[in-house]
Amino acid sequence: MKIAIIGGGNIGSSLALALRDKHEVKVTSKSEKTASLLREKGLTVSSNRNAISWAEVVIISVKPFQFPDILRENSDLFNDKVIVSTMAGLTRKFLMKSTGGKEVFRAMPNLGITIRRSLTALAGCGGHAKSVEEIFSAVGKTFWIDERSFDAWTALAGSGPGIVAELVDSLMLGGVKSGLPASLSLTAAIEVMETTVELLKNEKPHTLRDKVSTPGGTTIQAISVLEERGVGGAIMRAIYEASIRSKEISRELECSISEDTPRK
Ligand SMILES: NC(=O)C1=CN([C@@H]2O[C@H](COP(=O)(O)OP(=O)(O)OC[C@H]3O[C@@H](n4cnc5c(N)ncnc54)[C@H](O)[C@@H]3O)[C@@H](O)[C@H]2O)C=CC1
Ligand SMILES: O=C(O)[C@@H]1CCC=N1
Repeated sequence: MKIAIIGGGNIGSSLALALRDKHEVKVTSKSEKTASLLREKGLTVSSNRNAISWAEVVIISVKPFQFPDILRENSDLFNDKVIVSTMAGLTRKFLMKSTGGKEVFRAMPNLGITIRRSLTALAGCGGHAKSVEEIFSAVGKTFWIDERSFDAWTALAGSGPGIVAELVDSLMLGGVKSGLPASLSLTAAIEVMETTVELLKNEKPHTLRDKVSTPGGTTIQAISVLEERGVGGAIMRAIYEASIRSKEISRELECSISEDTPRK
């Protein structure tokens, strides 16, 4: 397949590197510095117009607020293309209306894509669904989900690595506060995370927690503080608020794309 990747950042460059052996790939970038880094990795970098007009499949991987520029400058080129968006929030309905693409899919990967361990939700339909699945299977696991679940998926699986990194940082600081040197504390926090993940493949979180918690011991002391401070509720709320933010992004962009944006 001829694949154009618009925006060679974290997501776009990882896709380009994973796909280039089996497909023809052109990647684009706004920044010259990023463009030369992409070239150094052996990728073919071109202009947006060149890449879009050449490709069968156009993967749009810029930040949502950068999308209006892409539309303004290229809206005449999308009508015979299969469009795949990795952008948070933007709905298929909005993408279909704004690009006029032949087939429109959404994909929501996560940062695991940089080590080919993404969890990618896919939504959309059409003759190219298998090709879209093949593209994202090259960078990890794929799940076709109802588009109505995309905001929740974006919050949990998409933002998840950032949220878990924040938790690991807090664990590390807790170790330091209790007297561990910072580097040892960070190593312990990461290892604990890894071990726990392995254990959770075979048992439910509450079963694991109950096994660790000796009556009157240290673990229940820690857990009682988390309960008192509402940490579980705060994390649930954080995911929920992220999903609400995902819904807002599309509404904001629909408003910001002015009436005079050229359409095909
Ligand atoms: N970073 C993450 O963990 C995830 C990001 N996403 C979504 O994927 C999209 C990309 O995210 P990242 O790769 O992290 O962003 P990024 O900022 O690393 O990459 C965006 C790239 O687009 C380029 N760009 C901006 N305007 C352009 C234009 N007019 N023409 C050509 N290139 C242009 C920038 O130079 C940059 O290299 C976002 O919409 C985000 O919502 C989805 C899942 C996870
Ligand atoms: O923070 C964001 O908006 C994007 C979507 C999921 C991960 N990063």
